[in-house]
Amino acid sequence: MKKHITIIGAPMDLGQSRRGVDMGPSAIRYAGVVERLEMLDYEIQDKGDIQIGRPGKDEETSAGSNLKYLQAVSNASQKLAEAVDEVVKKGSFPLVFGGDHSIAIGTLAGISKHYQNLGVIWYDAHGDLNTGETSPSGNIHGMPLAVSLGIGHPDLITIAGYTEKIKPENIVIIGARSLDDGEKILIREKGIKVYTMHEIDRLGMTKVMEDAIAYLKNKTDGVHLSLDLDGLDPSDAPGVGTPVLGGISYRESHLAMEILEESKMITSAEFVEVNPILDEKNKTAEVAVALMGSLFGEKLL
Ligand SMILES: NC(=[NH2+])NCCC[C@H](N)C(=O)O
Ligand SMILES: [Mn+2]
Ligand SMILES: [Mn+2]
Repeated sequence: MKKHITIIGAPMDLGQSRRGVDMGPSAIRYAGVVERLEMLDYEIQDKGDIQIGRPGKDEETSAGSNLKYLQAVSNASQKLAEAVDEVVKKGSFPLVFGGDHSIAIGTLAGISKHYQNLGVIWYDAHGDLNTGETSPSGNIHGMPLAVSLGIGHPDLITIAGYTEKIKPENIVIIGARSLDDGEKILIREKGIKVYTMHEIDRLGMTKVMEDAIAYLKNKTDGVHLSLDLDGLDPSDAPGVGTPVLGGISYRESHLAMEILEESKMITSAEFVEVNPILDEKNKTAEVAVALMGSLFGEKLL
């Protein structure tokens, strides 16, 4: 029987300050994702985009909070959680396209209720572990991992009706090279496993991925891959809103995806932060699609 993938687009750009990342799902589709994955003997259903809307500037702030577009992000997260929940229920693999990384709040809320111990691989230059108190920007895309731990604004941590989506010991961050002070404190306090660029340089991607897989293997019953394209170096993935120099290369990222494919551990995935306005001829969307190819078993020979 052919394995089944369901695509959901989340055209969200309210979790950060640079418009255009809401066009990410279109750019990824334009880069040929459906055709590419169909070649790999997958049956693909593209459910289209969830409706997010375009709130006015006056909705950017809300009383008693420095979080930008809190209500709009919270509403969209709820919608995405419901859409993803449906996909998991019918036994298909949820593949979500962002949109900025705030969409992970909804993705994880929809997926995690189906698992006792969902593991998460957070492939990112950033920790996305901020709260309203620690955030330098008020941008919610810097918060989804904290929110998924149950730490953050009540309107975000209660999406889908439960608070603790993931446990700190089931998280692995890969590619970190920009962490705010509050995020560092949280990482230490919760004992979150982080492979920074230092470890990737020092150990090599093969060892990092093997260690990450071994770390998650026996304690999780599913693993979600949340891949922020800014985890890659800006020279390979220029179309992102918060680029950080010194990132993971295109080749290392392919290797990482291939090792994950071999592990047969990944049960859901999202590719986020593709911003076509900042991109060079859709390069970053094409990189995202190429990485999905490897994640789902594409081989040269
Ligand atoms: N998903 C992302 N690209 N996050 C970037 C976050 C940047 C910074 N740490 C902040 O909180 O604003
Ligand atoms: Mn991120
Ligand atoms: Mn990032």
